[in-house]
Amino acid sequence: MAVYTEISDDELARFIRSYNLGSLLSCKGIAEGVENTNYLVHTTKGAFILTLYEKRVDPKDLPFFLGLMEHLSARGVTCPLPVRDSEGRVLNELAGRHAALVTFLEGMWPTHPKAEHCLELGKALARMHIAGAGFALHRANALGLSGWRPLFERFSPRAAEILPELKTLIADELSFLEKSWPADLPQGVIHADLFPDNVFFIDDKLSGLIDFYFACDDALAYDIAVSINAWCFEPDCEFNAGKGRALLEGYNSVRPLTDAERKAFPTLARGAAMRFLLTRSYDWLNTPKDALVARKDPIDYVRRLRFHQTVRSIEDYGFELAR
Ligand SMILES: Nc1ncnc2c1ncn2[C@@H]1O[C@H](COP(=O)(O)OP(=O)(O)O)[C@@H](O)[C@H]1O
Ligand SMILES: N[C@@H](CCOP(=O)(O)O)C(=O)O
Repeated sequence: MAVYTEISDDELARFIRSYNLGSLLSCKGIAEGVENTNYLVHTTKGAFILTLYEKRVDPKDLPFFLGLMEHLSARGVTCPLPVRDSEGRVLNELAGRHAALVTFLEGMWPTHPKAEHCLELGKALARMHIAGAGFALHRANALGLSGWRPLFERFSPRAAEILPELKTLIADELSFLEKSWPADLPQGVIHADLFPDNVFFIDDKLSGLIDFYFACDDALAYDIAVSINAWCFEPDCEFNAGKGRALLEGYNSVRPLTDAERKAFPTLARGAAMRFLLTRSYDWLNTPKDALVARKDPIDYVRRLRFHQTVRSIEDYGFELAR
C-alpha cells in the first residue's frame, strides 16, 4: 500500500481550487508504491496523480525531481509533467506534507517482462540519458558507493537474521567495490530505480517512465546495470541472457557504450546489486511485520550479486554489441 497520509475532503477541495483544473470529480488512494502517498485525482480537466512526499524524501531534493520531470518532458521523454498552480508553483503543502500534482500517464507495467519490453526499455533509457544533458540542477547519489558502507553499518549486527553469511558477503563485496569502482565513466542524470513497475507499456509499446524520486547524477552505465538486474533475471534468479542482450542492444542503438563502460560493466552490475541488497536488507529488518507495505526480498539480490561475481567481462553475459 502507499497511502500513508489521509486527506480530508475540505483540504483536498481547497488544494485543487488553487490549480486551474476545473472541478474535482473524484480522488482515490493508490495501493501500489512504496515511498510516498499517491492519489489518483479526476477533475473536469483530466486525470492527475497527487503525491504527498513522505519521510524518506528529503524536501531539499524536491525541486530536482520535479524540475527533472519538466526538463525531460520538454525534450520528448514521456514522463509525468508537474502541474503549476495558479501562482506558478509546482510544489505545495497538503495535510502537513509537501505535495505536487503531476499528469497521469496511460499504460500498464509489465509483470512478466519479455525481451521485446527490454529492447524498448533500453532505447528509452538511452533517450532519457541524452535528454537529461543540460539539466541545470544537481543531486549526488545518496545511495551510491559512498553511501553503501554507512547503510550497511546500520543493520550489519542483525544481518544474520536474513542469511548467516550475509555480513561477510557484504563486507567482502564492499571492500572489492571500494577498490574497483570506475571513476571516469560518462556521467549524467540517471533514473536509478528503473524497475518494471516504473515503466508503462500499451500493447508492448513503451508509453512512459515514472517515479523519478531516486534520480541523481551518476555514471550513465550504472543506470543500465540497475535495469539489467531488475528486468533480466527470472523469478528463480537465473540470468536471462536474451533479455539482457535485448536491453543492452536497445540502449547501444541509441547511445553507443564507450569502451570504458563496456569494461566496467561487471563491476557496475555488482554495485547495482549491492545497492538494492542493502536497501532491501535494511527495510527487511526495520519494517514492522504488520506494516501494510510489502517488503521486498533481499535474497533475490544476494543471488544477482553472486551471479555477477562470476562474470569477468561484458562478453561473458552473452552480449554481442555493435560498435
Ligand atoms: N504519473 C502517473 N501516471 C499514472 N500512474 C501513476 C503515476 N505516478 C504514479 N502512478 C501510480 O502510482 C503507483 C505508485 O507510484 P510510485 O511513483 O512508484 O510510488 P512510490 O515512489 O511511492 O513507490 C504506480 O505504480 C502507478 O500505479
Ligand atoms: N525498486 C526498489 C524499491 C523502490 O520501490 P518503488 O516503488 O519506489 O520503485 C526495489 O525493488 O528494491
